[in-house]
Amino acid sequence: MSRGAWVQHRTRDNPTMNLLSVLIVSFLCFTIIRWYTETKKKKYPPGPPVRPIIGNILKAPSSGAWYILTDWFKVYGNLVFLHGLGNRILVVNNFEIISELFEKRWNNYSDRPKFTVAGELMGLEQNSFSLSPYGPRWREHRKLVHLAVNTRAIQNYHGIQEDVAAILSSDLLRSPEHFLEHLYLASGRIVLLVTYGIFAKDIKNPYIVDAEECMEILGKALNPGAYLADIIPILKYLPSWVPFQKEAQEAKIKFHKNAELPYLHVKKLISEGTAPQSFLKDLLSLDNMDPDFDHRAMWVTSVMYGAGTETTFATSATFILAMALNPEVQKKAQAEIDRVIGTDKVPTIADASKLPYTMAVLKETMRWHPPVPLSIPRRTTQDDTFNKYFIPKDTVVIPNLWAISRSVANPEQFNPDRYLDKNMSSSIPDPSEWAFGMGRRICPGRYLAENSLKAIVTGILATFDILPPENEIILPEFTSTHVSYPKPFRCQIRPRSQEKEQLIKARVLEVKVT
Ligand code: HEM
Repeated sequence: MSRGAWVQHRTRDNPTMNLLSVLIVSFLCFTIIRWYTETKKKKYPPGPPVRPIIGNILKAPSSGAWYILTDWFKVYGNLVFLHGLGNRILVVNNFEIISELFEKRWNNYSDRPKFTVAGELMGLEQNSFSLSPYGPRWREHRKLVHLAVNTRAIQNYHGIQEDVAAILSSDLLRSPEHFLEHLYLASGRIVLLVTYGIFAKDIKNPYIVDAEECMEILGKALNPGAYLADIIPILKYLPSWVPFQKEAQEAKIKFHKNAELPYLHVKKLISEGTAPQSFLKDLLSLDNMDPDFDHRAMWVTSVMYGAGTETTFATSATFILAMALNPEVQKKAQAEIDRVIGTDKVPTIADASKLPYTMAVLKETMRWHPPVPLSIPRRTTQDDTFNKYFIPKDTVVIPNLWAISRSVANPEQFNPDRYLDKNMSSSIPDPSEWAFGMGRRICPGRYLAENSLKAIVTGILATFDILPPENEIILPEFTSTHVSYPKPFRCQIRPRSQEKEQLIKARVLEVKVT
């Protein structure tokens, strides 16, 4: 057979290839026409140099993006625009502009982007309301979450949070070298108890292991340039044996299992009449006639668990790192706790309001290394103009929280006094106003998270000294994942005195959660 006849024969026999070629050619034509008409007419915000058709979109970094985006901020300013191949990304590097867009212009900036891989192929757009479009389904899910974590409801969890913090202290006493595991377990325990009423005995608890795997997958998938299919959506039609398709299918199954297993467990306990108090139990006892309600309750609970564990862990691990590196700050906070609360007690969550310096340490922890440096992106639903720049419909908007965190004097310095010194504090936006996002999609779990962190931080400072390892310098390094936390490091965590050791042992005996 001649070469030409062979090619003809192969193409005739392969309808997938035929369809794919037509799709690719149509996509390219569409992109060229759109690129030409758009770039000639409009004044976009500045950004890295563009090339025909691909623009500058392929420069979108795939991990640790906040460092690169913040370098661009120094070159291009508060708004940085990437576009090409039918995509547009706007990076916003300034607190006031993010508030203007997300809060005042919320009706155009509350949607989420279409993540082809995480949203469509992994099924999260349908099920996980944190990625779902702004609309009735999102509203239904968000209403349910609000029931569990509004400012009044979270007061019911103080006992759980203080007890878990007490167990954490006892774990740190027993094996301080495993402090990162203990912190992860404590963060998971709080959310697992609140959402499902389940007490995780150790880090190998299957729900904790499953959720950790899911967060790892999601962490990768949410980075702006992680999958080419997010930039060229037509690639989603590639056959199922292509590596990213296989990854997405496996992830979809994992996410479903992660939502279903604890849900089925709680349902079983409810039917046996032995289910402890939990958010899911409350939801399932609501008299709801909607046939979809159980499915919604299952996913809402799972999303809360996923969103709450890693972020709380990231903040508490950053806190330990900051304390090991800043002994004077640590001593000052310990002195405040001893003076205000006394040396024979562990502070409660209610005590936190009496501890301004210690709370400034917590704020500075969230600023020094924000746990979610690029938040979760949004998408414009209409064309907009800001400062004479054109922001088209369907632009992915990334609020660069990392850039906000660096917008203070000496950003690498860990200095809680920024929030207390009157000359400095007015110029620094409090991290509780931006580290949890802004506007309609602001983190619904922020009050719960803040209380967990208050219990963990004050509990540790009251009873332990955190020191760098002997004869070793700690070089602070962080993961490049969507939720970013310190890479494993060593430090010494020792009870401040024998009395403190006794205090930890006595407090853990009073724990009610099991
Ligand atoms: C230190 C801890 C936490 C941090 C730093 C954090 C940060 C964030 C950020 C930056 C967003 C994106 C908001 C936006 O689009 O503007 C978010 C969304 C979200 N967070 Fe948190 N979060 C934390 C803890 C929690 C907890 C404990 C829960 C639940 C119990 C939770 C549940 C959620 C959910 C469900 C969303 C999606 C909201 C939506 O799309 O409507 N988070 N969080």
